[in-house]
Amino acid sequence: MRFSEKAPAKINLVLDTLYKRADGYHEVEMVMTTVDLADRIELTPLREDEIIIASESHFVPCDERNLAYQAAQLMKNKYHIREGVEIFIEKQIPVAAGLAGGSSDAAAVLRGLNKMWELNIPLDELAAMGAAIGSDVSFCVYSGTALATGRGEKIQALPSPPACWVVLAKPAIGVSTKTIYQSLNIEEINHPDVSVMTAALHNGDYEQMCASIGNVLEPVTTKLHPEVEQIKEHMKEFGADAVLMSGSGPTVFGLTQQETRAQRIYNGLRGYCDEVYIVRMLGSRTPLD
Ligand SMILES: C[C@](O)(CO)[C@H](O)COP(=O)(O)OP(=O)(O)OC[C@H]1O[C@@H](n2ccc(N)nc2=O)[C@H](O)[C@@H]1O
Ligand SMILES: Nc1ncnc2c1ncn2[C@@H]1O[C@H](COP(=O)(O)OP(=O)(O)OP(=O)(O)O)[C@@H](O)[C@H]1O
Repeated sequence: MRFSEKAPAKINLVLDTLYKRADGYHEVEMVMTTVDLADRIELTPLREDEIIIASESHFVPCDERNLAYQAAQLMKNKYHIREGVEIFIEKQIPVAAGLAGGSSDAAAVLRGLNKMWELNIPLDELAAMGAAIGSDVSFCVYSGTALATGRGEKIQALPSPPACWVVLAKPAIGVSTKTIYQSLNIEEINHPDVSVMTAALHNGDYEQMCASIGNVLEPVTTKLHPEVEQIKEHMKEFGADAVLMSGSGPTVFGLTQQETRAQRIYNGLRGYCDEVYIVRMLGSRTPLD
């Protein structure tokens, strides 16, 4: 029997870094939310004790470098599973885009194998395991909307954001998260106020949410890739209420509550970017199979 699991992308409504830790990671405070642009993961049990990765995408590695492979390996080792699995990844989320595509695939594999191998591992334990694969994986295990602290792996659920449209635009470049964090100068940071964003979500206040978005990695990526700023400017011109780069970039998102305006932003951006999407926020935690 095959198991199918949805792996949605995330955007960072707020991304703040507090300091660089002794282990090289940055202590962060982030508000993250999932959107309905998703990869689909299909798991097929194998009698042989092996992990096979397959994908039609030319941008993802089909070996142990794939985060989905690492998730399966982790489950097998931790729970002494002697069976194998074939993991098919139907890629919809742009790669190296700041949308946590690889992390979400890994999280979907953890959730899917939990069902396929009937392990009954609680979600909190899967999320804790996911942190060993990457800082965004714990959030992706839960999906929904959350405050993420630590290096990103400590997750507290938040209310769904007020209903709105999200236009995503990804310039034709990939960005390495490591490079961006390494180029961040902590002394120069203009910190966003995470508590204003969490209050906006608790109050269901769209204007306050728009006013409190912020990402300290944005100036770093923009300096290396000026097209991020150009896309931001275009999104504003076409009428987005708030515009921000997601994660380490380079994808930019724009918010609006009007469908016609979302369409206008989308049409306008198509002239500058090949990869543009109109999506909705998924809101709170939802079953993803
Ligand atoms: C930029 C974000 O996507 C925002 O959600 C995340 O902070 C990054 O999450 P991720 O891609 O899962 O990142 P990881 O695979 O854990 O780390 C990649 C690299 O980014 C840097 N990194 C990551 C997370 C963090 N809190 N501090 C860091 O300095 C480290 O150099 C690390 O080697
Ligand atoms: N399943 C996967 N999907 C996409 N990329 C993967 C996957 N597994 C490994 N990778 C590798 O991970 C790198 C980052 O890809 P990914 O799409 O996850 O970046 P990202 O969206 O910027 O992540 P984040 O927002 O978590 O920093 C790519 O260089 C890619 O080769």
